Amino acid sequence: MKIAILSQDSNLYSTKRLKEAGEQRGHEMYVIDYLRCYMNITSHKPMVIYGGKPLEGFDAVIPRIGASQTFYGTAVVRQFEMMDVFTANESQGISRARDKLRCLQLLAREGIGLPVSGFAHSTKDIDGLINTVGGAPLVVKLLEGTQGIGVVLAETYQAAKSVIEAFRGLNANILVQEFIEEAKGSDLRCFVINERVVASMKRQAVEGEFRSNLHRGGTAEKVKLTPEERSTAVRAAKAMGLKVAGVDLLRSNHGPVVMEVNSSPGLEGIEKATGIDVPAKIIEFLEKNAAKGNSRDRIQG
Ligand SMILES: Nc1ncnc2c1ncn2[C@@H]1O[C@H](COP(=O)(O)OP(=O)(O)OP(=O)(O)O)[C@@H](O)[C@H]1O
Ligand SMILES: [Mg+2]
Ligand SMILES: [Mg+2]
Repeated sequence: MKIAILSQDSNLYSTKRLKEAGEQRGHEMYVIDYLRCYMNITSHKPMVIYGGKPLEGFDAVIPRIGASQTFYGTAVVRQFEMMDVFTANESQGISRARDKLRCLQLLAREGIGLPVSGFAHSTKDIDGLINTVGGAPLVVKLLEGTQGIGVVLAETYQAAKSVIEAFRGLNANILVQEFIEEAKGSDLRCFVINERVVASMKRQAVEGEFRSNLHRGGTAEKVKLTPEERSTAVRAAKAMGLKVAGVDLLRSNHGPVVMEVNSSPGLEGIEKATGIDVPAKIIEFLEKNAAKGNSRDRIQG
């Protein structure tokens, strides 16, 4: 097959590993910087143009869209959908997952376990917001945060109030969440491909920290999931419309709860923690599904 990896940087670990995995399985692999693509959307024949030439004859694309480039990145993926090229993740699923609030709303609609969450922009009713999640301790998140930055644990009512007031002053969208203390600073990353968990790891925060992000010094090891955790991860990916997803769960005393769903989950951490060749499994999924005509029942655009 002829496969395009839509990535801004061919030197990123995940991009390199996908390229390698595809080549090992005998495919023609191209890394395409989607920001440098432009599209012809007026003609009867939709096209993506790259380096002055139309991209033609591709059987599949693997989107690896950066968090700050969702708008243009999903437009390029959508254009491939219009051209009937199979995509590992569809543009709509990527957009849904990128918006944390939309993600939680869709998961809630499916009845998937979530931390009790409230969402606000500039409410004056801070007490009401704190009460929706059952009071302190609670977690306040900036909607635009990544890598654990912008995620704050407020242990007392007073602290919660001050943090919410400060964020309100920044004119930011905030998420207020029940603190899952019993997770003890750990979370589970479940790597889902085509409705199956293919690899899973437990990330543990350093002593005295509640955020398990590897960027915050957390460590990772492989973990065996319970059947309930597996099915929660699979249902969450499905609710977002993602075939390839990194679903993050917390072990709460009311069962597994989903924190977020990532549409371009990193491969390095999960490969190192589990020893599983996850990129090969993504390519294998494309081999089985990118056959011509398999795009017909998809929602396009
Ligand atoms: N409600 C919660 N209860 C307990 N721990 C939490 C809660 N929310 C987040 N955490 C911890 O904080 C970490 C960071 O939170 P989260 O994943 O929501 O933000 P982020 O990592 O900054 O965002 P992104 O993953 O999009 O980059 C989580 O991995 C988890 O360990
Ligand atoms: Mg996270
Ligand atoms: Mg994330």
